[in-house]
Amino acid sequence: MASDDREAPGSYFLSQTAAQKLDEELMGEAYGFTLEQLMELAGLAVAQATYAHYVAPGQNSVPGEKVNVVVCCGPGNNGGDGLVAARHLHHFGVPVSVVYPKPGKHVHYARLVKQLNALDVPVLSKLDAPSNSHDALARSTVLVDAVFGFSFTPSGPENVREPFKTLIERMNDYDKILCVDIPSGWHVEQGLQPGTLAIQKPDALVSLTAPKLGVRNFSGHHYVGGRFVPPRLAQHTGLRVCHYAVADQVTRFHEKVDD
Ligand SMILES: NC(=O)C1=CN([C@@H]2O[C@H](COP(=O)(O)OP(=O)(O)OC[C@H]3O[C@@H](n4cnc5c(N)ncnc54)[C@H](O)[C@@H]3O)[C@@H](O)[C@H]2O)[C@H](O)CC1
Ligand SMILES: [K+]
Repeated sequence: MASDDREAPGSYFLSQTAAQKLDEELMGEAYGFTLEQLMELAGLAVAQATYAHYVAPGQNSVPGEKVNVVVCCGPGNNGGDGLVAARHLHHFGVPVSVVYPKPGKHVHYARLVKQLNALDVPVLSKLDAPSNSHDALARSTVLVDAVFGFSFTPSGPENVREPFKTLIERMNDYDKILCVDIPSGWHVEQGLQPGTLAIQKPDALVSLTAPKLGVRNFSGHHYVGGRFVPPRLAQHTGLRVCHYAVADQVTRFHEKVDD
């Protein structure tokens, strides 16, 4: 095909409105997904990335060190993804607990908590601070940040309302943080705003469906998951979808610059 005939390449990145609209389209008349289905796939991708990044030998794990994962969950669907991820991590054999200070109202969240209770996965209301950064517990603890996703809206000078303000302050005492969809407290389109309360040094990120504009300059380990966008929908919305290996739920994010 002559290059003049090619369709203009789409974007790898989504604005806040585009992310919400894509979600609505997936769950609308034409594509037929349910929220629970998308959340299950999103949470499975998060669990797979957490395992691959921190637990699997040869990655970022320390040989012989037993990792324990704490999933910090917010009140919306980002928190729901975290609850699902915790269940899968338990089934992968990883010691896991959940911090869920203000459970969301939707009945599906209550079901996800019930599923964790049935597996004896602890669901707690607050995160303890590591006693100091050299403490063995802090070193072996991986945090999954599932507090806020693409519907986060900055709240005045404080940026984040309680009880999540205290939770995010605590989370910043830890080094190994994998964020779900976008680091919590970051502006969805403009990224980390100086002087605001937010996850300051995310180690890894799993963008769901596609990265949001706010993580365009993210320099940590960047994965993409949420393998559910039909090519027709991607084409229609001008979204460039990342390539996945045969049976993987996550892939490394690389922005291709060759076209
Ligand atoms: N297609 C996909 O990629 C899917 C992604 N999923 C995940 O869903 C979230 C978006 O979920 P949503 O429920 O719309 O919102 P959030 O989780 O981001 O949070 C909303 C929640 O937070 C409260 N809130 C907002 N701003 C503040 C603030 N400044 N201080 C305190 N509280 C705040 C607000 O009131 C709401 O209660 C997406 O990112 C993905 O992770 C789906 O799981 C599946 C499909
Ligand atoms: K998050």
